[in-house]
Order: sequence, then structure tokens, then C-alpha cells
Amino acid sequence: MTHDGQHAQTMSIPQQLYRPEQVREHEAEAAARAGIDMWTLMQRAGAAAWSVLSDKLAPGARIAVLCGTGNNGGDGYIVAALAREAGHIVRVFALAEPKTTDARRAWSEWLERGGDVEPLADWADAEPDWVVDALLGTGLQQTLRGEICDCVESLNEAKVPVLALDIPTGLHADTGQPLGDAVRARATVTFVGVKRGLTTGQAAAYCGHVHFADLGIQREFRLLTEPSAWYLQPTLLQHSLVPRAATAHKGDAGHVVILGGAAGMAGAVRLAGTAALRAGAGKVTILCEPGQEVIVGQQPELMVRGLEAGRDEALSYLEHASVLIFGPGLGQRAWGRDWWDWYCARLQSSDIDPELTTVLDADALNALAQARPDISGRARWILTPHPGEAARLLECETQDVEKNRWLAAQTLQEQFGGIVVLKGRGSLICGQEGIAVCDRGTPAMATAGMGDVLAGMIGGLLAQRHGMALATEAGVRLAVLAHALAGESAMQEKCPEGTRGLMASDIFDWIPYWMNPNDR
Ligand SMILES: NC(=O)C1=CN([C@@H]2O[C@H](COP(=O)(O)OP(=O)(O)OC[C@H]3O[C@@H](n4cnc5c(N)ncnc54)[C@H](O)[C@@H]3O)[C@@H](O)[C@H]2O)[C@@H](O)CC1
Ligand SMILES: Nc1ncnc2c1ncn2[C@@H]1O[C@H](COP(=O)(O)OP(=O)(O)O)[C@@H](O)[C@H]1O
Ligand SMILES: [K+]
Repeated sequence: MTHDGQHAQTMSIPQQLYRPEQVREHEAEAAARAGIDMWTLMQRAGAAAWSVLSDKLAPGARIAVLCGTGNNGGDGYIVAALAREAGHIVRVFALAEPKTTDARRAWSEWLERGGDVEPLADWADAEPDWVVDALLGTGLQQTLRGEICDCVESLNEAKVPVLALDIPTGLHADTGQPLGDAVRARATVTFVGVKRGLTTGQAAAYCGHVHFADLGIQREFRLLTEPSAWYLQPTLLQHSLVPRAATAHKGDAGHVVILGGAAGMAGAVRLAGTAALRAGAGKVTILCEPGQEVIVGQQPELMVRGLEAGRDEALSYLEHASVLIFGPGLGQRAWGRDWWDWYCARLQSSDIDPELTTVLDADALNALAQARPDISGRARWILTPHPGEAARLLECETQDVEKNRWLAAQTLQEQFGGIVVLKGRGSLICGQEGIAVCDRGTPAMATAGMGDVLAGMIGGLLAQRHGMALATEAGVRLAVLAHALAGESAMQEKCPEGTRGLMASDIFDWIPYWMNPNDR
């Protein structure tokens, strides 16, 4: 067995993400164009996985390699052989004999070199320091059952560190949802193209750190198929958020108008308004329920006006707005509902410019879900639903949204137009340019008001987009990414590795940090 070192290197996740079928369909042709056969590709996959695993092991470590009957199992036999060559104690446990030609070759080479294959159910006898999950890769077809399911369950219970090959067994490589149960891996090394299911849904709970190995065929593969999604990386902020001109004045940085803040919920508009300012908006005006001005006005940079619902005075603010954020703290009482009706009517009559970039958030999304007015596509909407709001808009259950977040985001975009941000771990941004995913952020961000801050950041950044030569969709992607990174930084500052106790307002100080990536 050759150790193909040159192509065994792993790299950071590239921007291009693919559906698993794309990888399956094109990997053989890509390999052929690169002048290698599938056996060589399998050897490279095994070597790449070994290079990740070997960094984690103490000398003489015990390793259990769990192999399925497909090519994923084939990769496993190769890792096993390389680990043994390196002097580790390696035992292989298999579901059954391999079924594919290449996997059989890897299996027989393992046996020829004196390796043994034991029944899968006995894996725990090895008392392993690390387990290699080579049970199922992209060939997973249905919910895990029987022996494989028992094995995954016992593996997760044992809490032993696992390196998953290509994808943790049981995780759907497109949706990032476990089919029944799935392996909770410490790390995953994925091959040829990064499957987009590694970046959203439940993936973060199963994949651990994701490594990527292109196996030396990336160039050929990319020529054969278009990416299905784009992976957002912090470097994007550096490329896109150019410094403001030395001669800038506040008029260049746009005016954000926020409509919301009913009695008892004024905090939401205050959070959104402050976030817009921290994102760099030139000025921010809040239109809230009369009586709430004092709460909003405690942030002195915010301009604030209490307005009874349906007052056309609001039009004079919107005429001078670069961006409208409609919905934070709008509430579901008459005040909020009447503003929604007013908005729909004024949009219909073009008293509100249909070109006005408008972030619809929170209760404006609930109003949209209930009323379903015939104005979608008339406005430059950016919808920012969390999965619950998305379910209301799609008239389904939250779990249906989570089952396939790509599909949910795409369907919302088709139904309502504009740009859709489906929030939650692995936030998706879907618009004319396709779908992008942000898998940054922390569970500490699952707290009240964090969505208001995001709406504010989107509005604040888009208000400046002309000065920055930034397209709207690109601006939304950047705001989502900067929001997630600001959340990570704020939690890191309070308690490295912490996951609770963050407040939405804690991230304000980190917004300028991520909005100025070129200035550091
Ligand atoms: N062909 C090659 O040389 C290469 C293959 N690669 C590996 O090959 C994998 C894909 O290989 P395969 O297409 O053979 O697929 P898998 O190895 O993922 O598994 C397919 C086998 O599992 C069975 N199966 C599917 N769902 C099941 C379930 N729920 N319960 C029990 N059994 C189930 C199928 O009937 C089939 O026998 C990739 O994920 C990757 O790890 C990569 O290493 C690249 C190179
Ligand atoms: N586990 C998580 N990982 C990463 N980001 C998260 C996580 N949970 C929540 N977030 C982010 O925090 C924000 C919460 O928004 P939302 O649910 O609208 O909260 P609220 O309505 O209370 O303001 C979203 O941007 C979401 O993507
Ligand atoms: K696997």
C-alpha cells in the first residue's frame, strides 16, 4: 500500500460547497481527467484521514476502525493499515465483507498484511483511544437501523473521540440532519468537495472540526459542476469592507429608519438602532409607540419619535431613509397590526418607494405570514426569519423547516422575493446570487434580542452600501457573518469556550471590530 503523501494534505474549507450527489456523480470523471483511477483516489482519502488522525495520537495509541460495506469502509481499511505501519495498536471491526471493488481491494490488502477483521458489535473490546468512523459516507440511503444503529448508539454513549471519514455516519450529507441517530465525531475529514450538509442544520453537533482534503482533483472537479452553496469566511470581510474615505461625512453613511417598539418591547428597537450605529450607519431614527420614547432615547445618538399607528407623518421619514427596518418589537396588538396594514396600503399605492430597501423582521414577518398581501416582489425585502417564523411563512412546522433548511430558504425566496436570511446555526442567505451559509456564531447567541441586533446590523451596513460599492446581497452576507463573529468574540471575552450568559447588547463593542477588518 503506498502512502500518497503529496495529496494527503488537508486544507481549510473552501468557499465552494456541493450537494453529495454532485460529488458522487463527478468524482470519477474528475479523477480520470486528473489521470488517476478510483483506487488511487481511495488511497489518497485514507492517507489524508491518517494525516489528520496521526496528529492527535500519542505513541502506541489504540485505534478501532469501524468499517461499512461501501467505499467509505474502503477508506477505513487504508487508514487502519497506515496507522499500524506507524506503530499503533489497530483493530478493525466490520459490518460485513465489502461490496465494492475498491473497498474489497483495501480489505484484502489489510488481511494480506496480517490484519484481522472482527464483528462490529465487539468494537468496545479494543478499548480505543480513538475510533475511526468508516461505516457510511455519502452512500447513506435511509434511517439507520439494526446493527449499524446499535453501534452508533454505543459509540456515542462511550464518549470516545471519533474521527469521521467524509461525514459522520447517519448525518445526511445535504441537509445536515441525522437520519435516526448519527455519530458525534470530534473531527471529520471530508473528501473531494465539501458537502453542504456539514455546514448547517444539526451538523455542528455531529461533525466536530471539519478538515477538507481535495485528493488532488479539485481543479478538475470544479470544472465539472457548479457549487450549490457558498461558505462564508472571515477573510470575506477583509476583501469587502474597505475603509471609509478620509473626507466622509455622515450623509454618505446613510439613514436607517426603524419602525417598531410597542409598549413593553421598546428594547428591541433600541437594540436594533444601536447595532445599526455600531455597524456604521450615518444616522438612525426610531419610530415607536408613543410613551416609549424615553426608553429608546436612553441611547442618546438615536433620534426617536412616538407615532400613533397609521400616521402619514411616517412617510416623511421614509422619504429620507436609505433603509427601513420594520418589525423589531412591533408586537401583535392593534398598534403594530395597524402599522402593518398602513405599510401594505402605502406600498401598494407607491407612497412608499418600492425600491426602498426594507428589512422585515420579527412581528412584521408574523404579520406577513397572516396577511399574505399581494405585494411580494414589489418591495426590496430582506426577510430575516428564525426557523419558527419561517415555518409560519411556509405554513408548516418548525421541524419541517429544519429538516431541509436549504429548501426552506429557497422556497421562502421564491414565494416572497428579495433576500431571505434563515437564522439559526448555519444561517442561510438566499437571493439572486444563490445560497450562502454562515456556520460561525455560538450557542450563547441563542438569547433574546440577538435577532434585533442582526436586523440592525443588516440595515446599518446596507445604509452605507453605495459608498462601499457593495451589492445588497453581498452586504447582507457580510452583516450575517460579522454578527456571528461579534457574538463569538463577545463570548470569548467573557469566558473562553463559554456557551451561556451572553446578552445581545454585549456584542455591540465587537461590531466595530469586525466592521473594520482592514484597519487592524
Ligand atoms: N470510490 C472511491 O475510491 C472513493 C470513495 N470515497 C468514499 O466513498 C464513500 C462513498 O462510498 P459508497 O458510495 O460506496 O457509499 P458508502 O460507503 O457510504 O455506503 C454504501 C453502502 O452502505 C449501505 N447502506 C446505505 N444506507 C444504509 C443504512 N442506512 N444502513 C445500513 N447500510 C446502508 C448501502 O447499501 C451500500 O452497501 C464516500 O463517502 C467516501 O468516504 C472517497 O474516499 C473518494 C474516493
Ligand atoms: N446555536 C447558535 N449558533 C450560532 N448562532 C446562533 C445560535 N443560536 C442563535 N444564533 C443566532 O442568534 C440570532 C438569534 O435571533 P432570533 O432567534 O431572532 O432572536 P430574537 O428574536 O430573540 O432576537 C440569530 O442570528 C441566530 O442565527
Ligand atoms: K463515515
